[in-house]
Amino acid sequence: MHTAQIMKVFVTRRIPQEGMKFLSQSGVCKVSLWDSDEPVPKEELLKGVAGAHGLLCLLSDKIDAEVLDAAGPNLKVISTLSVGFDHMAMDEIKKRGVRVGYTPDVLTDATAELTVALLLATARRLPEGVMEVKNGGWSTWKPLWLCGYGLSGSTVGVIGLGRIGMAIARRLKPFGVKRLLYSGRTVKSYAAEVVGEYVPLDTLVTDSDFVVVSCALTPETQGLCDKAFFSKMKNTAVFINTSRGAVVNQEDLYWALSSGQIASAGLDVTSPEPLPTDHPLLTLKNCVVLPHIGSATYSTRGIMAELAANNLLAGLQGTEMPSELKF
Ligand SMILES: O=C(O)[C@H](O)CO
Repeated sequence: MHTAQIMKVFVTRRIPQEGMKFLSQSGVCKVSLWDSDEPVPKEELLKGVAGAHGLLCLLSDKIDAEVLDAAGPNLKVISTLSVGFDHMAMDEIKKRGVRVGYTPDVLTDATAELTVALLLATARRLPEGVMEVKNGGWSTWKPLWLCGYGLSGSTVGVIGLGRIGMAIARRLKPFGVKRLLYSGRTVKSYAAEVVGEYVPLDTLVTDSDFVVVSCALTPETQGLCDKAFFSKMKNTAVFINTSRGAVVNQEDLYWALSSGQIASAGLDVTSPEPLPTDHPLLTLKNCVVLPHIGSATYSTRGIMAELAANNLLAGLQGTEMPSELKF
């Protein structure tokens, strides 16, 4: 009688139970887990992945040729617990014929919500206000104290009107946004829902009161927001990035914020992550930095884990994945 081969899977971090449950009950794989909330060290990753048929990884794991070579020819599938895939060497993966699963859609709402929260917190200076209450800086109600910028009547520019960009635009419109500009590779027919105007990037940067970065990190977008970019923004404009830190030249952002070239910035992503605690951006009152928590709701992370597990299992069994990355 033919007995099905139990395949080997390496999971690079503790993930929500919703995902682990699917893997352990599947009967198709034996899971070895880096049982920690901290990233797996490179040498442990190389050991863990050796001979594996499947790899479930996170956006903080760099999946390069060395890791793929360590895995060897058994490797059928990589499933990442993220919508972003800039941490993986896609050309090397393609060469080896390995399938890739990812987690789009399920984190769109959570990430859009966080982006709106960060935008409002930055524009209305909420962290500064909280700090002043705690440190005794709140002496009385003052007409000119802690004033910021509102969305009503404003122009918002979204760089990258994809799934998340559109969800952000949909949420911002009801705040009374007057013009919604977007830029990217192509015109999006669905932008009509938010009366989105497709404009060249330069126009978006020059005309917007709020510039929101929501594009993928690619060779074209790496370092896109640099000195020339910030120099075109209004002095009263607010800059928000919830995509990937490397889209921004952080030295140039520091210059823009500290010189008054732009009003403020809210970042949920930085380069590197974590941002060192002595980083110059963290000395600025007009820069709000969050620790990459766009998708961090309990339910979203649970659903992401479930989807990542099911992508992995489908890849192991050679069946259709719920969310396969086509590249
Ligand atoms: O790529 C992703 O999935 C986000 O950055 C985190 O959820």
